[in-house]
Amino acid sequence: MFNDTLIRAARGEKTEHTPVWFMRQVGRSQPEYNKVKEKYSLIEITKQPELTAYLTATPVDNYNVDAAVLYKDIITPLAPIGIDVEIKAGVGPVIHNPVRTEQDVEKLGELDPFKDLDYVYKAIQILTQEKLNVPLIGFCGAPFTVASYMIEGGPSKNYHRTKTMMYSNPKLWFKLMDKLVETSIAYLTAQIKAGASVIQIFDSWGGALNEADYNFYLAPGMKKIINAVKAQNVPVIVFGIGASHLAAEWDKLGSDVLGLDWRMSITQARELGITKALQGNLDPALLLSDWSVIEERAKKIVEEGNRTGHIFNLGHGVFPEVDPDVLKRLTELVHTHSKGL
Ligand SMILES: Cc1c2[nH]c(c1CCC(=O)O)Cc1[nH]c(c(CCC(=O)O)c1C)Cc1[nH]c(c(CCC(=O)O)c1C)Cc1[nH]c(c(CCC(=O)O)c1C)C2
Repeated sequence: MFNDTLIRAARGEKTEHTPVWFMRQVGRSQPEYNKVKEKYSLIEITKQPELTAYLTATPVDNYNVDAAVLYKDIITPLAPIGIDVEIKAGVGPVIHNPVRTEQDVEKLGELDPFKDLDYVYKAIQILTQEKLNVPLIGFCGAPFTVASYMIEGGPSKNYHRTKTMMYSNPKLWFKLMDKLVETSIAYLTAQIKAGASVIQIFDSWGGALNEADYNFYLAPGMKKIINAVKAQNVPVIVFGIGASHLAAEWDKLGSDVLGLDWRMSITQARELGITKALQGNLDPALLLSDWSVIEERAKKIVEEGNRTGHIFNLGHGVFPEVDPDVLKRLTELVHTHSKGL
């Protein structure tokens, strides 16, 4: 039987148990993943639909989580539009032709998702037609987060080149935003057509901006992407790290769910007047503590969420050092404890 608990929670409903998934549930904490990584890089894996589907389904089988998240990266749609990108071990995405001038932006191509990324959609089809009995979460990076890699050329601490383009050449900035909004909509629409039934937009680094700047430079593009997904009757989660100061602004973007990191509690978000579904928000570092500490903190979050419009997750991705048995035990704890509420 199909377990749609996470979709109902995303729509704000009361559910029989609190649904759980973990950001980076496919990744270096898993022996199965590490074995595959000895042979192939992330980009090589994503080009093999059977292998991608196998890795994506593994945490559902091993931990009993309520959703799968497609194994790929936020940079996956960039190569087809002309970005020379690799994922460097221990670093992250590195871009060899950063986008910094008007010419660079104009050179960016158009994404034809089913043609350019057919392997992504094949993996989704294998998963949703054959393998999964839980929703598949499709995703993209938000325009600011993706633009930060494109402009900086890789991971950044202060995003100074990105902010320089934004503040000093808003015309060029909005041209780039239009391009990324259009690419994201095409990309997400194709993921939904292939079978994804929930979408998460990762604005991981959006918290680098203050509320007024986010509102002016980013919110219009985010609203367009969110509206395009919602028009396809699929719930949308917006998530960022260190973005508590933007919670009230992000609440107005129109997503179904707000993903919280560990800095703001569910109770604090409710006190701010946020009524939509919430996702989160155990500090991922806690998973390296004693089980008694994890148990106490997780139960508190489950109680705050009260099995109503709440999706349990970490405040950011699983660290590679985490014991997979802890994720299994935690999923079980959230399920049982929430049933008792
Ligand atoms: C497992 C993995 C991924 N990407 C990278 C890794 C680790 C390295 C590897 O195994 O090759 C490099 C990889 N890719 C990226 C980074 C971050 C680099 C940085 O600090 O800027 C790294 C190490 C960029 C990236 N990539 C992603 C984000 C948004 C979420 C977040 O904030 O973590 C971001 C910012 C999304 C992402 N990336 C991935 C997934 C699917 C797996 C899952 O969640 O279970 C997802 C959802 C897959």
